[in-house]
Amino acid sequence: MNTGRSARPEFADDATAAVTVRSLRVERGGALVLPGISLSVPAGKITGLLGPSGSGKTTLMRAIMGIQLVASGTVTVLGEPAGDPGLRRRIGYVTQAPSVYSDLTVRENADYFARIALGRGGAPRQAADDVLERVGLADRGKQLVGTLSGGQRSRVSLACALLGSPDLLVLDEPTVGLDPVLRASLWELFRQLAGSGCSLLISSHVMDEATHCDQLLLLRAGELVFHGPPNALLERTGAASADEAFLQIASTGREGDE
Ligand SMILES: Nc1ncnc2c1ncn2[C@@H]1O[C@H](COP(=O)(O)OP(=O)(O)OP(=O)(O)O)[C@@H](O)[C@H]1O
Repeated sequence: MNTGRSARPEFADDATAAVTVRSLRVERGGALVLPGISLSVPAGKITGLLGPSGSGKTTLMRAIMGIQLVASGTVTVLGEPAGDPGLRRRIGYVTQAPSVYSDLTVRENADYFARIALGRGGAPRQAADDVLERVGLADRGKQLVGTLSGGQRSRVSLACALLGSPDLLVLDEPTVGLDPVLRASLWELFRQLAGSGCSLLISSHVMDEATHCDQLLLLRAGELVFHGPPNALLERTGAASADEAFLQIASTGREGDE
């Protein structure tokens, strides 16, 4: 059983991991948010980051992106220290608040970010077409982002993060506000991306989404209380559903009696 509480839990081999976090300690607003967490995100797989509100998911993602002040510990991303300038074009990050321009159209946003992501070397217009198609917004190109629904706006952010075919995608609750059909099509997209070698770290509140992931990381109050594949979560808790397993772990911090 890996509760994340042992001094050195067994994780994917560091050499093959997309992200390795060791003894990461983060304080925010004078409170200890991550008290010394260690984990890894395997390459070419979908890793779900789950946990109650306030458990530290976004803080962990920010540390991986190199934009979070950390008290101690190490974060290694694609073989480089988090925040290394060389990582900028290799990682796509979608925050909870969509980070696109509301006074530009969908297409103008995609074109703008394509020029940044591809520089002079690529075909930005083609790339913009491709990513809008992939997120199901090809027919919304002319609409101002400010007039889109919340779910559509977050898909524009996702489209922009896909530009340049990043090796790692860090997505903070990308399916919030989407109907079940759209959610299913996004998970299909995530699976295709993983199939082409991209590593994905995806946070969610919605436990039934856990079953789409290859690997789960469950946080509770900044501690890793479970890591492993979804079926191991059910087996180890004896729960009938991912929801029930999560409630059990979230409330006790244990994976069930063994
Ligand atoms: N800017 C900040 N200043 C002080 N404390 C913060 C700040 N941002 C977050 N926190 C605190 O850090 C803790 C972890 O927050 P974080 O956003 O990482 O959680 P989360 O798991 O992503 O939550 P949610 O699912 O609600 O987005 C919370 O207790 C939160 O109140």
